[in-house]
Amino acid sequence: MRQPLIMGNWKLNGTKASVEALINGLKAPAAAAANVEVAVCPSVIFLGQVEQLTAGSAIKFGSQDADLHTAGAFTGENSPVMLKEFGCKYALVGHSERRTLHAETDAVVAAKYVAIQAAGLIPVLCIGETLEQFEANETNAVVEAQLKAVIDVAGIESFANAVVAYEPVWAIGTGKTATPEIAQTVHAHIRAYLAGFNAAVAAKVQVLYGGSMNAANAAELLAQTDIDGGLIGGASLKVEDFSTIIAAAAK
Ligand SMILES: O=C(CO)COP(=O)(O)O
Repeated sequence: MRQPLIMGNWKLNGTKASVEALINGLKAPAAAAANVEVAVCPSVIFLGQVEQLTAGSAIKFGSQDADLHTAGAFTGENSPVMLKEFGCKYALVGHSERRTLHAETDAVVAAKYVAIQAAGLIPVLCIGETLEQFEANETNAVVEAQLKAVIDVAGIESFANAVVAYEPVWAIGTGKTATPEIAQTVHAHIRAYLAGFNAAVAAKVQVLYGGSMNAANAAELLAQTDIDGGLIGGASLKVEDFSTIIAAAAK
């Protein structure tokens, strides 16, 4: 049985005041959903604050990215070792906004994934196709290639200590959610592809859905057999919406 994981990706949003209000507002809903793991991914600048605010609560947290180096002359980067020191449990890697806006290749994503695990963090490997690829029926090939790039470098066994997030690029921030049927089909394909390498690892790995998940559509998406949780952008910034999604995962 895979534990539901509801993770907020705050992206480039927040103030000290909004972070405090959000974390404090999520404490009770996270505690009430005992079978669900709740996590948030703030900008790194808020990590110290989030570490303090979440102390003693059920809320876990992670970063939105990590550098593939642990230390050195890499101006502007954040080392996975530093993220671990600040209490991160997770680090997103390969988010489509990183792949597109920061030209992160599959090779860079794989190297970051390895560095994240080496630092003792759990990578949340984000994969997904663009609208063009979706319309050309290339979804399966795209997610397979994105997974294979990591499997080749890190090995299939590494997925025993990783999370996969399927985020169709055309659904991110667009209000266009994949239907539960489309999402379930892709999630099942991801699991079957991983099972081709190692069935036991594939059965255990949590595969999250991301892309315009919200308070209204979460229950139906989360009810699908191979959808083990959500990676939520916009709707994770409001206590009420995110709490509704957490409660939906608890059912
Ligand atoms: O990119 C996402 C989460 O990582 C999804 O963002 P939205 O929920 O805002 O579509």
